[in-house]
Amino acid sequence: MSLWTMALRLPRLIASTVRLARRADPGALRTVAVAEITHGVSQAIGLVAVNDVLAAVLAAGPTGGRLHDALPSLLIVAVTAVVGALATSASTSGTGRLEPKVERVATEMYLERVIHVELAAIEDEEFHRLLDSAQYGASSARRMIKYCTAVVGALVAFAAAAGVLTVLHPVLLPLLALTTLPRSWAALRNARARYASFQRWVQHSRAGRLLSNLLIRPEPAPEVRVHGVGPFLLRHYRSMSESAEAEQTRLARDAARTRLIAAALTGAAALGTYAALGCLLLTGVMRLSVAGTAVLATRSGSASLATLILQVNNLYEEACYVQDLERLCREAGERAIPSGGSPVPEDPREIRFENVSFTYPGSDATARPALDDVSLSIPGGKVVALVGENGSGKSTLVKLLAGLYRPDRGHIRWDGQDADGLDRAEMFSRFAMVSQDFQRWPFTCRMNVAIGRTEVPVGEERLAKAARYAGADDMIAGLPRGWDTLLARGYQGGHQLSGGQWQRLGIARARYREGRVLIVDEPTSALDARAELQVFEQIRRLADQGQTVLLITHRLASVRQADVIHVLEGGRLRESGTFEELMRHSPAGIFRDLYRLQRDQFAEDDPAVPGARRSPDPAETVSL
Ligand SMILES: Nc1ncnc2c1ncn2[C@@H]1O[C@H](COP(=O)(O)OP(=O)(O)OP(=O)(O)O)[C@@H](O)[C@H]1O
Repeated sequence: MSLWTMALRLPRLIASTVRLARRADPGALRTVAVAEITHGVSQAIGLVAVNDVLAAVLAAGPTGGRLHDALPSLLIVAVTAVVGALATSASTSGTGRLEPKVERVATEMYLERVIHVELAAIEDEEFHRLLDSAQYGASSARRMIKYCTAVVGALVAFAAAAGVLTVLHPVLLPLLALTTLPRSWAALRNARARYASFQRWVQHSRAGRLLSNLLIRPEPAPEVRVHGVGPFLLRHYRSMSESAEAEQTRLARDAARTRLIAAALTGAAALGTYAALGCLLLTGVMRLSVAGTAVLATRSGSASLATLILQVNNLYEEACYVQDLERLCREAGERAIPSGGSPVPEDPREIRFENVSFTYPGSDATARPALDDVSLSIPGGKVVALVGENGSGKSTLVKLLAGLYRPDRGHIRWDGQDADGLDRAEMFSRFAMVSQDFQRWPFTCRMNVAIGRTEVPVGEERLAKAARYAGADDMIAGLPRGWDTLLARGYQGGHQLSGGQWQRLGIARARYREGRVLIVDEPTSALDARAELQVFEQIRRLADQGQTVLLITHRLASVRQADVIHVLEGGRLRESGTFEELMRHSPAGIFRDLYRLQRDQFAEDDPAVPGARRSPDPAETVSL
């Protein structure tokens, strides 16, 4: 960006900072504005008074009389200095109040929008890069307040010096501008280089932080120690840091070269200015007292202009990140989950997938779709099981069902109504979900369950019911502070649960939510045999009470009770039916093969087990 373009953009930059500041604390903003203007005006009056002092002191006559004449102006110089100091102090205090508030407002501004974007946006690499840059933008907004204040102050001070100089002699102002041009060019060039480098290295920095975090976080700590991963990660961290350092060194070298050129040019321009002043003096165009004031005004003006350029440059650099923040807010708005739509059936009789295909955004063009032309029915109030090998598309299907993604082709219909036209927020509220990688919130036990439905006040009765349902009641009673135990290791009073205990809490949370459709993705992978049995019984009971349950599991014996089983393979629906139907009649026999594989692992007729005896599966004997 050229100096000119930057000057043109300056008002817009200041305006956007002022808008943020007004939202954060209008009172503090007023204090800063008044203080900065007062400071500038007092400086201008001070300069004019200095001129009068010099004129009086350098006039003809006895020294006592000249000093006496200079006294009123000297008094004005003193008063303006005191007023200037008071104004600076008021401005510092106001800025200190404003800065943290502006950062908070800016942070909230993007967080508010980000929580409403589609899941696909959160997983999009480009959007993430913008998110990284925008996070930096919130602290930039905070710094912009300081720079903006400095810019306004320097502007007023420069205007004062420029006004005085113009009055003294019109040639002095362009000369003043000439001396500051090289420094402005250097500052701009360096800022541009720094921003471009930040953009190129933003993901690299994030990856570096990720590595260092892996070394200190409790979750990977056991593997880091037992597998000796620490030195390996550290080596990579060092090599990443070294390449980042090389970039910093390159930037510093480049900046030093630019500054050196600028310093040489500034020196030449200053020489020219003083030569011009000398000429004016020698030719008698300017009196000595005026030349003295001109030197002072030139110094003050050049200092203000240098500050102005430096701060505008800082402002511009920070504004680049704030612009990213604004861009993120715009994009988040465009990629937001649409609000409104038709009402979602309270208790759907059927949710149907009709020829649904879906490929994850950003996937390889040649990659097969995660779901390919899937048509199936999820009858209300029934237990529907989804089975299939790893990567067959089960989790993808439930994410589409819950409205987290939209199909690329085909339709999902709720009692005949296309899900695309339904109110998404309402749709989410119909679901309760325990996903494979459900969140282990670093909050208290109570919050970990109650977070399932934050829009209602926490109900003790409801909590107890959910805990009983998930078989988590005894476990919670045994915690050091019961429901109030903090489940965040590494914090005072923090407690760590086992994998199975966490899973029970996850199930309790889904139960607490009381959604009409319960999605349970591998709900028992970490549970002991007794707890697993209990959970499946509870799931069955829920359906008996009219709730729809969608169950994903690899434990095929546990889907015997399901009303319908859908079998997926490679993103396609391969067979559907009850357990008996799939075991007896299905020509594809995928479920049957998977089931046998699992059953054989238990080897009921294992000769090593005394008294072991193979008991034929009644469903299987028919098909065999
Ligand atoms: N967020 C994602 N982005 C891109 N591809 C994904 C994403 N999630 C899953 N996939 C891909 O989609 C396909 C189906 O994955 P999905 O998680 O639905 O399988 P699954 O049947 O649930 O597997 P598992 O039994 O291992 O949980 C896989 O090829 C997987 O690599």
